[in-house]
Amino acid sequence: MAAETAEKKKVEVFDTEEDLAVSLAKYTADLSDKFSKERGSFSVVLSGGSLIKALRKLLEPPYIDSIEWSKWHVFWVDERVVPKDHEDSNYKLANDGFLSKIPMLPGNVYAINDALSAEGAADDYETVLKHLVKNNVVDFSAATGFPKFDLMLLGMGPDGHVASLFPGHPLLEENQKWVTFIKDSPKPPPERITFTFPVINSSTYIALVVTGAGKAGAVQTALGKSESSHKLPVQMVSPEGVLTWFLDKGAASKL
Ligand SMILES: O=C(O)[C@H](O)[C@@H](O)[C@H](O)[C@H](O)COP(=O)(O)O
Repeated sequence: MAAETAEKKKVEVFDTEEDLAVSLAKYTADLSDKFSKERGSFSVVLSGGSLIKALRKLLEPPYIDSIEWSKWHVFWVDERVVPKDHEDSNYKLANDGFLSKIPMLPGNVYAINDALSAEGAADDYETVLKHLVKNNVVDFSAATGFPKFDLMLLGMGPDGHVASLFPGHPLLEENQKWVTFIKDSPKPPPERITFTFPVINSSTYIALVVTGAGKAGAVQTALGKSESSHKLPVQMVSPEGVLTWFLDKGAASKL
């Protein structure tokens, strides 16, 4: 088991954020190629925050011309419940910085329904996912009974949160729903929808992209030798598939 666990978790440390971005582009492009060939489509889940900028090398040659963008289906691991053109929208962040610069098929971009309440938007997103699983656009894990995304690109907050799953919050325990909502997020804005851990952990590949010395403490808790009694959300990321940490020197400085 130990060997299997070791094989399923990789930690890569880069001298600079620029080096990290180069490697993340190759990693994503290779998986795009693999799943486009194997499944005829590629389901990619994005986060907010600095992740979008970390994907910038995909917008350059060779990737911009070689990736089969029409195979991509893009989702969000979490979204703030605000209009799509609001400054706080994770959709807007991704669209302005990435999606509008690639030849994505508009129908393959799955933003939340911003006309609904937090609860309504979470239910609606789960319904959308159920249709896509039925049509085989999104894979399904027979082992867990949850959707199985090809690649999840996760960021992490300095407090160790991933998606909108925050330390000590009851949502960490959600084990039925695919998508849920939070109205008391400790990080503003307070209302968000988020994938649950069973969905996150059913993924085939997860990249945890973490940069900057401000994250070093949480990275140390997750990957270092220090023992802590309560688990940070990032420590609950444990996919069926392969987890790769992409760290820069700052984030890895306490390891
Ligand atoms: O909805 C949010 O508030 C963001 O999506 C958030 O969860 C983000 O991904 C992390 O805080 C990491 O952000 P940075 O990479 O910018 O530090």
